[in-house]
Amino acid sequence: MNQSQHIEKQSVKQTSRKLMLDIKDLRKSFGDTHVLNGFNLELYEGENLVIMGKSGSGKSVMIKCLVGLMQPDSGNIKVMGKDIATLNQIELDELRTEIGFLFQGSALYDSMTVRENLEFPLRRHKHKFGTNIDTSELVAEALENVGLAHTIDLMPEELSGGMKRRVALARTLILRPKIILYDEPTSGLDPITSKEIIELMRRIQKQYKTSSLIITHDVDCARVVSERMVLLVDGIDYAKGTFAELAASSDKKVKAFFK
Ligand SMILES: Nc1ncnc2c1ncn2[C@@H]1O[C@H](COP(=O)(O)OP(=O)(O)OP(=O)(O)O)[C@@H](O)[C@H]1O
Repeated sequence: MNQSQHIEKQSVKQTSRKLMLDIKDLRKSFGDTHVLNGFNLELYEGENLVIMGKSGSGKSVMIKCLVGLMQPDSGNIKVMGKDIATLNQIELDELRTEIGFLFQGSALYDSMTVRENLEFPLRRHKHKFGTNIDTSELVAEALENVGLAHTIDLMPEELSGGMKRRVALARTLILRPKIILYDEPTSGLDPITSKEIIELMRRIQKQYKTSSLIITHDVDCARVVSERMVLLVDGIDYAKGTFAELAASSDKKVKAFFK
Protein backbone atom coordinates (compact mmCIF):
# COMPACT_ATOMS: atom_id res chain seq x y z
CA MET A 1 0.00 0.00 0.00
CA ASN A 2 1.56 3.28 -0.94
CA GLN A 3 0.66 6.58 0.58
CA SER A 4 -0.70 8.14 -2.58
CA GLN A 5 -3.65 10.43 -2.31
CA HIS A 6 -5.63 9.31 -5.30
CA ILE A 7 -8.32 11.56 -6.53
CA GLU A 8 -10.36 8.98 -8.36
CA LYS A 9 -13.87 10.20 -8.84
CA GLN A 10 -13.62 9.17 -12.45
CA SER A 11 -16.75 9.88 -14.34
CA VAL A 12 -15.87 7.43 -17.12
CA LYS A 13 -16.31 3.81 -16.17
CA GLN A 14 -13.00 2.17 -17.05
CA THR A 15 -13.68 -1.36 -15.91
CA SER A 16 -15.16 -2.64 -19.17
CA ARG A 17 -12.41 -1.18 -21.38
CA LYS A 18 -9.39 -3.14 -22.51
CA LEU A 19 -6.16 -2.37 -20.65
CA MET A 20 -3.41 -1.37 -23.09
CA LEU A 21 -0.81 -0.62 -20.43
CA ASP A 22 -0.86 -1.85 -16.88
CA ILE A 23 2.00 -0.85 -14.58
CA LYS A 24 1.97 -2.12 -11.03
CA ASP A 25 4.20 -1.12 -8.12
CA LEU A 26 7.13 -0.07 -10.32
CA ARG A 27 10.33 0.62 -8.40
CA LYS A 28 13.66 1.88 -9.66
CA SER A 29 16.61 3.36 -7.79
CA PHE A 30 20.06 4.51 -8.85
CA GLY A 31 22.24 4.02 -5.77
CA ASP A 32 20.63 6.06 -3.03
CA THR A 33 18.38 7.93 -5.46
CA HIS A 34 14.96 6.32 -5.29
CA VAL A 35 13.26 7.46 -8.48
CA LEU A 36 10.20 5.23 -8.69
CA ASN A 37 8.80 4.06 -5.36
CA GLY A 38 5.77 2.00 -6.34
CA PHE A 39 4.31 3.69 -9.40
CA ASN A 40 1.04 2.44 -10.88
CA LEU A 41 -0.59 3.32 -14.19
CA GLU A 42 -3.40 2.02 -16.33
CA LEU A 43 -3.97 3.12 -19.91
CA TYR A 44 -7.27 2.00 -21.41
CA GLU A 45 -8.02 1.40 -25.07
CA GLY A 46 -8.74 4.59 -27.00
CA GLU A 47 -7.87 6.86 -24.09
CA ASN A 48 -5.62 9.93 -23.92
CA LEU A 49 -3.82 9.77 -20.58
CA VAL A 50 -1.56 12.63 -19.53
CA ILE A 51 1.31 12.20 -17.09
CA MET A 52 2.68 15.25 -15.38
CA GLY A 53 5.68 15.30 -13.10
CA LYS A 54 8.36 17.80 -12.21
CA SER A 55 11.67 17.70 -14.02
CA GLY A 56 13.67 14.76 -12.69
CA SER A 57 10.62 13.04 -11.20
CA GLY A 58 11.19 9.85 -13.19
CA LYS A 59 8.96 10.13 -16.25
CA SER A 60 11.69 9.08 -18.68
CA VAL A 61 12.80 6.27 -16.38
CA MET A 62 9.21 5.01 -16.32
CA ILE A 63 8.96 5.15 -20.15
CA LYS A 64 12.29 3.34 -20.53
CA CYS A 65 11.09 0.58 -18.20
CA LEU A 66 7.82 0.44 -20.13
CA VAL A 67 9.45 -0.23 -23.48
CA GLY A 68 12.05 -2.60 -22.06
CA LEU A 69 15.04 -0.27 -22.44
CA MET A 70 15.64 -0.23 -18.69
CA GLN A 71 15.24 -2.96 -16.11
CA PRO A 72 13.11 -1.93 -13.11
CA ASP A 73 14.19 -3.14 -9.64
CA SER A 74 10.73 -4.58 -9.12
CA GLY A 75 7.15 -4.26 -10.27
CA ASN A 76 5.08 -5.57 -13.10
CA ILE A 77 4.52 -4.10 -16.56
CA LYS A 78 1.95 -5.45 -18.98
CA VAL A 79 1.65 -4.10 -22.50
CA MET A 80 -1.58 -5.22 -24.17
CA GLY A 81 -1.80 -8.06 -21.67
CA LYS A 82 1.80 -9.23 -22.13
CA ASP A 83 4.15 -9.16 -19.17
CA ILE A 84 7.26 -7.61 -20.74
CA ALA A 85 9.60 -9.29 -18.25
CA THR A 86 8.70 -12.66 -19.75
CA LEU A 87 9.33 -11.72 -23.41
CA ASN A 88 12.45 -12.61 -25.37
CA GLN A 89 14.13 -10.03 -27.61
CA ILE A 90 12.17 -10.99 -30.73
CA GLU A 91 8.85 -10.84 -28.88
CA LEU A 92 9.83 -7.51 -27.34
CA ASP A 93 10.76 -6.06 -30.75
CA GLU A 94 7.46 -7.27 -32.15
CA LEU A 95 5.52 -5.66 -29.30
CA ARG A 96 7.44 -2.41 -29.82
CA THR A 97 6.09 -2.17 -33.37
CA GLU A 98 2.66 -1.70 -31.79
CA ILE A 99 3.98 1.34 -29.92
CA GLY A 100 4.65 4.63 -31.65
CA PHE A 101 6.97 7.21 -30.12
CA LEU A 102 6.89 10.92 -30.55
CA PHE A 103 9.77 12.17 -28.48
CA GLN A 104 11.13 15.68 -28.10
CA GLY A 105 14.05 14.77 -30.25
CA SER A 106 12.11 12.79 -32.87
CA ALA A 107 14.22 14.48 -35.46
CA LEU A 108 13.71 13.83 -39.13
CA TYR A 109 16.65 12.67 -41.19
CA ASP A 110 18.01 15.90 -42.64
CA SER A 111 19.46 14.33 -45.75
CA MET A 112 16.17 12.69 -46.75
CA THR A 113 13.03 14.22 -48.26
CA VAL A 114 9.78 14.06 -46.33
CA ARG A 115 8.73 11.10 -48.50
CA GLU A 116 11.96 9.22 -47.74
CA ASN A 117 11.62 9.98 -44.04
CA LEU A 118 8.21 8.32 -44.05
CA GLU A 119 9.27 5.38 -46.20
CA PHE A 120 12.10 4.58 -43.82
CA PRO A 121 10.03 3.01 -41.02
CA LEU A 122 7.94 1.13 -43.58
CA ARG A 123 11.05 -0.52 -44.98
CA ARG A 124 12.28 -1.40 -41.50
CA HIS A 125 8.98 -3.01 -40.55
CA LYS A 126 8.13 -4.63 -43.86
CA HIS A 127 7.00 -7.82 -42.15
CA LYS A 128 4.09 -5.96 -40.55
CA PHE A 129 2.59 -5.01 -43.90
CA GLY A 130 3.69 -7.79 -46.22
CA THR A 131 5.93 -7.41 -49.25
CA ASN A 132 3.23 -6.11 -51.60
CA ILE A 133 2.58 -2.86 -49.77
CA ASP A 134 2.16 0.28 -51.80
CA THR A 135 4.46 2.58 -49.83
CA SER A 136 3.59 5.64 -51.89
CA GLU A 137 -0.08 5.27 -51.02
CA LEU A 138 0.66 4.88 -47.30
CA VAL A 139 3.04 7.86 -47.30
CA ALA A 140 0.51 10.05 -49.13
CA GLU A 141 -2.27 9.04 -46.74
CA ALA A 142 -0.16 9.65 -43.62
CA LEU A 143 0.84 13.12 -44.84
CA GLU A 144 -2.73 13.91 -45.79
CA ASN A 145 -3.81 13.04 -42.26
CA VAL A 146 -1.50 15.65 -40.77
CA GLY A 147 -2.43 18.21 -43.43
CA LEU A 148 0.97 18.21 -45.13
CA ALA A 149 0.43 16.41 -48.45
CA HIS A 150 2.13 19.28 -50.28
CA THR A 151 5.43 18.82 -48.43
CA ILE A 152 6.16 15.34 -49.76
CA ASP A 153 9.19 16.32 -51.84
CA LEU A 154 10.58 18.95 -49.48
CA MET A 155 13.67 18.59 -47.31
CA PRO A 156 13.26 18.93 -43.51
CA GLU A 157 15.19 22.23 -43.54
CA GLU A 158 12.40 23.70 -45.66
CA LEU A 159 9.79 23.00 -42.95
CA SER A 160 8.85 25.07 -39.90
CA GLY A 161 9.18 23.58 -36.37
CA GLY A 162 5.48 22.77 -36.22
CA MET A 163 5.53 21.15 -39.67
CA LYS A 164 8.51 19.00 -38.66
CA ARG A 165 6.61 17.83 -35.59
CA ARG A 166 3.60 16.96 -37.79
CA VAL A 167 5.77 15.03 -40.24
CA ALA A 168 7.29 13.16 -37.27
CA LEU A 169 3.75 12.32 -36.16
CA ALA A 170 2.90 11.09 -39.68
CA ARG A 171 6.04 8.92 -39.55
CA THR A 172 4.83 7.45 -36.26
CA LEU A 173 1.28 6.88 -37.54
CA ILE A 174 2.34 5.18 -40.74
CA LEU A 175 3.13 2.04 -38.74
CA ARG A 176 -0.42 2.04 -37.33
CA PRO A 177 0.63 1.81 -33.68
CA LYS A 178 -1.98 0.79 -31.14
CA ILE A 179 -0.33 2.95 -28.48
CA ILE A 180 1.44 6.28 -28.96
CA LEU A 181 3.85 7.66 -26.37
CA TYR A 182 4.25 11.40 -26.63
CA ASP A 183 7.10 13.05 -24.72
CA GLU A 184 6.59 16.81 -24.47
CA PRO A 185 4.79 17.07 -27.82
CA THR A 186 4.48 20.87 -27.62
CA SER A 187 7.85 21.80 -26.15
CA GLY A 188 9.71 24.50 -28.04
CA LEU A 189 6.67 25.48 -30.10
CA ASP A 190 4.93 28.85 -30.02
CA PRO A 191 1.39 28.91 -28.52
CA ILE A 192 -0.41 28.87 -31.87
CA THR A 193 1.63 25.99 -33.28
CA SER A 194 1.23 24.15 -29.95
CA LYS A 195 -2.51 24.49 -30.29
CA GLU A 196 -2.38 23.05 -33.81
CA ILE A 197 -0.37 20.06 -32.59
CA ILE A 198 -2.78 19.49 -29.70
CA GLU A 199 -5.77 19.60 -32.07
CA LEU A 200 -3.99 17.19 -34.37
CA MET A 201 -3.33 14.77 -31.49
CA ARG A 202 -7.03 14.82 -30.60
CA ARG A 203 -8.09 14.23 -34.18
CA ILE A 204 -5.59 11.43 -34.68
CA GLN A 205 -6.78 9.70 -31.52
CA LYS A 206 -10.38 9.78 -32.78
CA GLN A 207 -9.52 8.74 -36.31
CA TYR A 208 -7.06 5.95 -35.51
CA LYS A 209 -8.55 5.01 -32.12
CA THR A 210 -5.07 4.89 -30.67
CA SER A 211 -4.42 4.87 -26.96
CA SER A 212 -2.03 7.65 -26.01
CA LEU A 213 0.26 8.29 -23.09
CA ILE A 214 1.28 11.91 -23.10
CA ILE A 215 4.06 13.34 -20.97
CA THR A 216 3.81 17.07 -20.75
CA HIS A 217 4.58 20.11 -18.61
CA ASP A 218 2.12 22.12 -20.67
CA VAL A 219 -1.03 22.67 -18.59
CA ASP A 220 -2.98 23.86 -21.64
CA CYS A 221 -2.04 20.71 -23.53
CA ALA A 222 -3.12 18.58 -20.54
CA ARG A 223 -6.43 20.41 -20.25
CA VAL A 224 -7.35 20.02 -23.91
CA VAL A 225 -5.98 16.59 -24.66
CA SER A 226 -6.42 14.50 -21.51
CA GLU A 227 -9.33 12.32 -20.57
CA ARG A 228 -7.49 11.35 -17.40
CA MET A 229 -4.29 12.47 -15.75
CA VAL A 230 -1.71 10.95 -13.45
CA LEU A 231 0.57 13.14 -11.37
CA LEU A 232 3.96 11.59 -10.68
CA VAL A 233 5.21 12.93 -7.35
CA ASP A 234 7.75 11.35 -4.97
CA GLY A 235 8.05 8.33 -7.28
CA ILE A 236 4.40 7.33 -7.02
CA ASP A 237 1.13 7.97 -8.86
CA TYR A 238 0.35 10.65 -6.33
CA ALA A 239 -2.96 11.77 -7.82
CA LYS A 240 -5.20 10.55 -10.61
CA GLY A 241 -8.34 12.00 -12.12
CA THR A 242 -9.71 14.23 -14.83
CA PHE A 243 -8.14 17.63 -15.41
CA ALA A 244 -11.11 19.32 -13.73
CA GLU A 245 -10.92 17.04 -10.69
CA LEU A 246 -7.20 17.56 -10.19
CA ALA A 247 -7.33 21.29 -10.88
CA ALA A 248 -9.94 21.62 -8.12
CA SER A 249 -7.84 19.72 -5.57
CA SER A 250 -6.85 21.46 -2.35
CA ASP A 251 -3.76 19.26 -1.96
CA LYS A 252 -0.64 21.44 -1.99
CA LYS A 253 1.43 19.14 -4.19
CA VAL A 254 -1.41 18.79 -6.69
CA LYS A 255 -2.14 22.52 -6.74
CA ALA A 256 1.50 23.21 -7.60
CA PHE A 257 0.93 21.72 -11.07
CA PHE A 258 -1.85 24.13 -11.95
CA LYS A 259 -0.28 27.44 -10.94
N1 LIG B 1 20.90 5.83 -16.12
C1 LIG B 1 20.80 6.58 -15.02
N2 LIG B 1 21.74 6.53 -14.05
C2 LIG B 1 21.63 7.25 -12.92
N3 LIG B 1 20.60 8.09 -12.66
C3 LIG B 1 19.64 8.20 -13.58
C4 LIG B 1 19.68 7.46 -14.80
N4 LIG B 1 18.57 7.75 -15.53
C5 LIG B 1 17.88 8.65 -14.78
N5 LIG B 1 18.51 8.92 -13.63
C6 LIG B 1 18.02 9.81 -12.56
O1 LIG B 1 16.66 9.52 -12.34
C7 LIG B 1 15.95 10.71 -12.03
C8 LIG B 1 14.73 10.84 -12.94
O2 LIG B 1 15.18 11.11 -14.26
P1 LIG B 1 14.18 11.20 -15.49
O3 LIG B 1 15.02 11.45 -16.69
O4 LIG B 1 13.29 10.02 -15.53
O5 LIG B 1 13.34 12.51 -15.13
P2 LIG B 1 12.15 13.19 -15.95
O6 LIG B 1 10.96 13.21 -15.06
O7 LIG B 1 11.99 12.49 -17.26
O8 LIG B 1 12.73 14.67 -16.13
P3 LIG B 1 12.53 15.76 -17.32
O9 LIG B 1 11.12 16.25 -17.19
O10 LIG B 1 13.51 16.81 -16.95
O11 LIG B 1 12.82 15.08 -18.62
C9 LIG B 1 16.95 11.86 -12.14
O12 LIG B 1 17.41 12.15 -10.83
C10 LIG B 1 18.07 11.27 -12.97
O13 LIG B 1 19.30 11.83 -12.63
